Amino acid sequence: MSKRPSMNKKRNFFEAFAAAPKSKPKSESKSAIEYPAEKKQALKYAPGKDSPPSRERDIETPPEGSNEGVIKPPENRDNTEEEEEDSTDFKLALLSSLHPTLSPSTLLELLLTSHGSVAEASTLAASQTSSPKKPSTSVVTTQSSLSTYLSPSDSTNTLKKIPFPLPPIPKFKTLHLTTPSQVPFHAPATLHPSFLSQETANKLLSECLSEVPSFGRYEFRLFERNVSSPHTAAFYVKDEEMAKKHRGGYMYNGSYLDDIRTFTPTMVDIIPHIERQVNDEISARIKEVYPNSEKLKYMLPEGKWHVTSAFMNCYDGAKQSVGWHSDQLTYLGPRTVIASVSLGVEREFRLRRVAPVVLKPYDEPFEPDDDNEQEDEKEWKWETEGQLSVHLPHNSLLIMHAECQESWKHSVHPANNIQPHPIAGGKRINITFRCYRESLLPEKIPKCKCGVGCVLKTVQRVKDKMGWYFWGCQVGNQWKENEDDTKDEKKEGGCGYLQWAHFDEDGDPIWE
Ligand SMILES: O=C(O)CCC(=O)C(=O)O
Ligand SMILES: [Fe+2]
Repeated sequence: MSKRPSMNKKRNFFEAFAAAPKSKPKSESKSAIEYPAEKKQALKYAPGKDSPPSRERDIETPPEGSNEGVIKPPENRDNTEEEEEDSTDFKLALLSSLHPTLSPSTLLELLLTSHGSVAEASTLAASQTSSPKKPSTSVVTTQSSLSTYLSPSDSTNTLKKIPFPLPPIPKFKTLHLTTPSQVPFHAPATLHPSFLSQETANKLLSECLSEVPSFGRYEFRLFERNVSSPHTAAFYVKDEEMAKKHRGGYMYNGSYLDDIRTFTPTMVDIIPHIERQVNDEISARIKEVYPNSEKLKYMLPEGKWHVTSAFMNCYDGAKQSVGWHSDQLTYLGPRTVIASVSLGVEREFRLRRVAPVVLKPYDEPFEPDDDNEQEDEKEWKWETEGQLSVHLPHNSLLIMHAECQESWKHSVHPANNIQPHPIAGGKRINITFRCYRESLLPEKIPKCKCGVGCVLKTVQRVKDKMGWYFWGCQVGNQWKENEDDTKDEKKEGGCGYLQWAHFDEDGDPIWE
């Protein structure tokens, strides 16, 4: 077992960590996926105004230049970029002449999977066509389960094996994943369209829409400052008893939520279905994706994921959005899985990786008496990556898997225009179903010197402590706007409390 870090140098470490300068993208590297670059997007993104912090999130600005060189699916390409378009078309034509039995969409997916390398795509195509036993590579458009992405009986099928870790996304690019089957090959997520019957989905949507008028714009009193998010939301739990526990107990970004509601009837009805689907996906992922077919350290034991609570979000119109964030782990614990149901207007969900997936944190113990402490605390420069875009249609379930919150951030992108939905008009409803841990009830969580419950976070910037979990002060979690209003920054201050967080194999806390 690895040696536990001692706390007697925590301030030093925390100061070094907090002071670590933000790494900025320097120059655009050549993309491995040679898709046509779209003209710079006109969307004005002003996170200082439009994406303030909200209740369970750390929100930040999109990376500089992140809208440049957007990778679009062929039908959305900007035809002013003909040359590059030709290069993709040329590659597809070449592949098509080499593999005439494969459809253009299959070849496109092969090219994507191979990061634009014709040679690699061709090898994959050959491996698909040479053996009569091998399944078709055609894109599965109505994917419902991870196991159907994979072909366990055919271990030579390299195309269908979801890579772990996932391949890098070229810097400054937005890779549009146009079919659900592409999602797990690039994102720590799976997408399940037509997840409920049409009738149930519409009923749920109508029920949610009737809740929306009483929703609050998410606003938090965070010590001396109020912040709000450009969409509305409410928090739901199973029953009134649980709602009572939540009021004045659970804290999000420095404030208590008082609007705690109980699940609507259709939410209650669909919970068993969600739990089954999520647990099945987790099992398939353990078997087919994670190293040695073992659950990742700290994940709940197989079959144990269950719904305790949910946030319901409403995005009314194209401009309502939520900025880059990862969901706060405080009550969910490490390696949490979140089930996100989308209803009404289709909107764009974006993901971007901000840190590596650390399989074994604490393996290199922090030596408190080590004179070379400074050496230990080298800042880690994550090679800035591009982002992924996934369109979330009405009646779809997106599962954010266990490695998502610690290593990735997500956002709901503002749109230029939207396709109105027959029931919801311009609104999109999203419900994120969550599994809070009994072992992380508010009364069990350490309090910082400010007297309020801590937040659970991971180290993402310090090389030798990458992936370590810590309890920190809520004030360090607060954000302030910059003078020019273009960028949010973490506010320094608070009591600077830091305590390393330790968990057993199943992610329940071990208190010192
Ligand atoms: O609306 C969505 O799809 C995402 C919502 C979200 O990220 C959240 O509730 O934390
Ligand atoms: Fe989120």
